[in-house]
Formats: sequence, structure tokens, C-alpha cells
Amino acid sequence: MSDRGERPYRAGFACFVGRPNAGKSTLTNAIVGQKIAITSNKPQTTRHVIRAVLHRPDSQLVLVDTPGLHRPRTLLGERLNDLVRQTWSEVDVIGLCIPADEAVGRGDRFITGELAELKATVLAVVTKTDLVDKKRLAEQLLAVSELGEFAAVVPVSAVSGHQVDTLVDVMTGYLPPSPQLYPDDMLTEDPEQVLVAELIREAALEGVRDELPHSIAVVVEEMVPEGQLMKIYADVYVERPSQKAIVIGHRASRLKDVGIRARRQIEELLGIRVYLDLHVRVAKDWQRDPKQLRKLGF
Ligand SMILES: Nc1nc2c(ncn2[C@@H]2O[C@H](COP(=O)(O)OP(=O)(O)OP(=O)(O)O)[C@@H](O)[C@H]2O)c(=O)[nH]1
Repeated sequence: MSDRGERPYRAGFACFVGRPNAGKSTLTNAIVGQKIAITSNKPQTTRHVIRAVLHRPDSQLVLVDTPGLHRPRTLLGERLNDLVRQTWSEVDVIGLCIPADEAVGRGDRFITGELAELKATVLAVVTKTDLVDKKRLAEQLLAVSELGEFAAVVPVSAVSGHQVDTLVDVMTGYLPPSPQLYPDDMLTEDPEQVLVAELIREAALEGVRDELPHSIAVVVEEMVPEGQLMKIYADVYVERPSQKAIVIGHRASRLKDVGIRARRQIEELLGIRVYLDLHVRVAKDWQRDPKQLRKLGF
């Protein structure tokens, strides 16, 4: 900071919240410009808290990606909700995401009520604006501004990129004056292994989400660089032998496809050729067992 009227350096934490499928992960990706959080067209797939650090000359915005708050039916569900609430209480700015193409509903009102109790500045972010015309967007902006007391209401499209930079500017403006929090070269706080595991999980879920939406976990056991190649050994955990058969497929055809898809994504992420060794293992009822959960990184 200086006393000659320069703007103070700002830094702090922000996260996006909103009901499942509101577009939080896609927006995070659009902002960071790299595939970090995992998106899917099925709700509640974001599991890990992933931070991305956005550097600007006069600010640093640390994005925290949270899973959606949902009705806890298992221990995993309870853990996730605890994680969400803990994250909410630690951030400076919260962007409440509400899709432009869906009516404001009970879920949005519930979350808005929860957020009102926090110290953070809450913005409303109207997402997926590319899906609606101007008239519908205007109506939605009005409906959203009547939902609660927001510091701002910002329409964005993560797909077209419209207003994404503006949103970052607005969020940054609400960060507190603070010294830089992370080194300049830091993009994400998570170890590569977590990102790699998420990419494998996403590939393994492709096409079987209806059958096993929450039953797959991935642990990367080892990543060994070998010349121009990265050898990656990973275990895909399911809860029951019947699920193992689904993931592997007839004559391992499905698992082969999963490997190919995941490998492409990982090569893109790491910028190096990858050899991927996948094993499917049964960890009985891993969602209900605290020890297994810890082992699987929850
Ligand atoms: N057309 C359009 N689709 C979008 C946009 N943002 C997200 N989507 C789609 O909406 C769906 C949900 O997006 P996600 O980013 O996974 O939503 P989320 O809020 O992270 O979902 P959870 O992980 O379930 O909490 C995906 O199919 C996205 O492709 C957007 O700006 N425009």
C-alpha cells in the first residue's frame, strides 16, 4: 500500500455456490481457463475442494470450488455438507449461481437464507445467459435481485465467455486489502495427483452416471516420470462386484475406453505423453466407512 492515492493490493478467497447443475464448475473453468474443476451434466459430481489462484497486477483472487449442498443420506453426504459450510465461513466473496434458463426456486431461496448469516460479500451470478433471449434474461435479473440482498447481480455465460472477466473484476473489488497470499507462479494449490484422479473419475463415470452416480472413487497411487513419458498407476474404486463389472465392461472394452479418454485429458493437463495403468477394485460400501473415506481422500 502507498499513501499517494494508489489502489491498495487486494487478495482473498471466493467461491461459487448454488443448487446442483447451476454451472459453478463450468464457470470456475472459464475463469481459470484450464480444466480444473470437473463438470458434468449430472448434479453433484464436484467432490474435492480445488483452489485456483488468479493473479492480477493489483490483486489475487483465490477460487475455492465446493461441492453442492444436498440432503445427506450417507456419511459422505454429511462430510460434504460440513465441508461446504466450512468453506462458506472462510471466504470473502461468494457468488451465488442461478441459471438464467430456470425459474428461481426453493433451492435458491434456501441457499440465499443460509448465506445471509455469513460475513462474506454475496453476489448473485446469473449463469448460462447464452441459453436465453434478452427479455428472459431481464426478467431473470429482476427475479434474482428480488431474492435477497446482493452486493451485485452479474449475468455471465461460461460457454460464450460473455462477462466472465467483468465478473472477476467485480469479485476482486470486494476482496479486502491484503498482501499477496500465494507465489506468482501458483495456479492451483492441489497436487497434480488430485487433478489426475478427478479426470479419471470423470472418464469412468461417462455413460454410467445413472447406474453409479456416487459410487466411483479414484486414487492415483503413483506418477513416475520416465523420459518424455509419465507413467501413472491408479485404482478405480467401486462399492460392489456388480459395479466392477459395469465399469470394466464386456471383455474390458469399457475400461479400455475409460483409459483412452482419461489419458487424453491427462496429457492435455500435464503437457506430456502419458502411460495409464488402471485397476478396478471393490472397496465395500466405501461411502459409509470413515476409514475408506479417508483413504480415498474425503
Ligand atoms: N449453455 C451453457 N451451459 C452451461 C453453462 N455453464 C454450465 N453449463 C452446463 O450446465 C451443466 C452443469 O454445469 P456444472 O458446471 O457441472 O454445474 P455445477 O453447478 O458445478 O454442478 P454440481 O457439480 O452438480 O454442483 C453442464 O452440462 C454444463 O455444460 C453456460 O454458460 N452455458
